[in-house]
Amino acid sequence: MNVIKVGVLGARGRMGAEVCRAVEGADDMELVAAVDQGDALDALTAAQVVVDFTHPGVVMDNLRWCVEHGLHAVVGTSGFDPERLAAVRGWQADRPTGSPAGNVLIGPNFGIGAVLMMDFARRAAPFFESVEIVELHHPQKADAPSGTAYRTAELVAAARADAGTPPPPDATTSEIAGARGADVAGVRVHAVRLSGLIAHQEVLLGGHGETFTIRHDSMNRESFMPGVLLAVRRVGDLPDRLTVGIESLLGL
Ligand SMILES: NC(=O)C1=CN([C@@H]2O[C@H](COP(=O)(O)OP(=O)(O)OC[C@H]3O[C@@H](n4cnc5c(N)ncnc54)[C@H](OP(=O)(O)O)[C@@H]3O)[C@@H](O)[C@H]2O)C=CC1
Ligand SMILES: O=C(O)C1=N[C@H](C(=O)O)C[C@H](O)C1
Repeated sequence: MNVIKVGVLGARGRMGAEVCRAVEGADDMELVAAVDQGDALDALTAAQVVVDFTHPGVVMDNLRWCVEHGLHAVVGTSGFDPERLAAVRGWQADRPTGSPAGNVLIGPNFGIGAVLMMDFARRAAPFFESVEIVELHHPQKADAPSGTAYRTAELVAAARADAGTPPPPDATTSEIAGARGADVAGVRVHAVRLSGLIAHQEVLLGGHGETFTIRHDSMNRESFMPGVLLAVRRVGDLPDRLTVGIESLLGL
């Protein structure tokens, strides 16, 4: 059996620690480096695949280092917008000819149910006049809206644009700032931070006297591990140097 050598960035964090446990429990993987804030990145050169669950403020430096060292990277850290994706593509394109080139897989959410929720939302979005997203997370979360909500809004907006669906009706002319949430690609996204929660999202669709709600709940951080391990196994064989989302790995 081929054993994949894995390095974890953010190894002492909530997700990183869970990934270390999952990798150590997988017969076809070996944890060769567990790196956190203040540790040298050099230990990661022993890895074939680096998994990053750190912070939106540091992930770009980490990822650039991985690309420049020709390592495959599976990234769970949130905060990826089109500009950041373009920067990653630029670093990959700048690799000298003949140097090892790593693939990058950025997963806005590694929960299998969450990926299905995003896919169902994308498919449903053109059929309803209105769509809004509510994401709900633990209060330790650093960023808002969540990467999952941001990606869902992008997918929903693209599906509606392709189908020629008009923007959702909204007669608001007076509001307290933030009351209607953030505008992500023309989709309203509302972020709740509440003790007791882990990671949850509702996509609310409405029109023609009916509503349709798609909801996903992560009850613990183990819920993300099947998707993370799948990504580690497959990142080296992906057809594109940069992939966003694990949908294609699930055959969606
Ligand atoms: N895609 C997905 O399915 C999921 C994504 N996430 C995302 O993963 C990220 C991490 O979440 P979570 O684990 O809850 O956060 P935590 O704050 O618990 O963990 C982050 C860890 O990274 C460390 N860290 C910070 N800077 C660096 C650095 N430069 N190099 C190495 N390690 C560093 C932190 O150290 P210190 O505390 O000292 O700063 C901390 O130990 C977030 O962006 C979150 O949104 C979370 C869950 C699922
Ligand atoms: O910070 C979290 O916890 C999570 N972050 C990711 C996001 O921003 O979407 C994934 C999941 O929602 C948990």
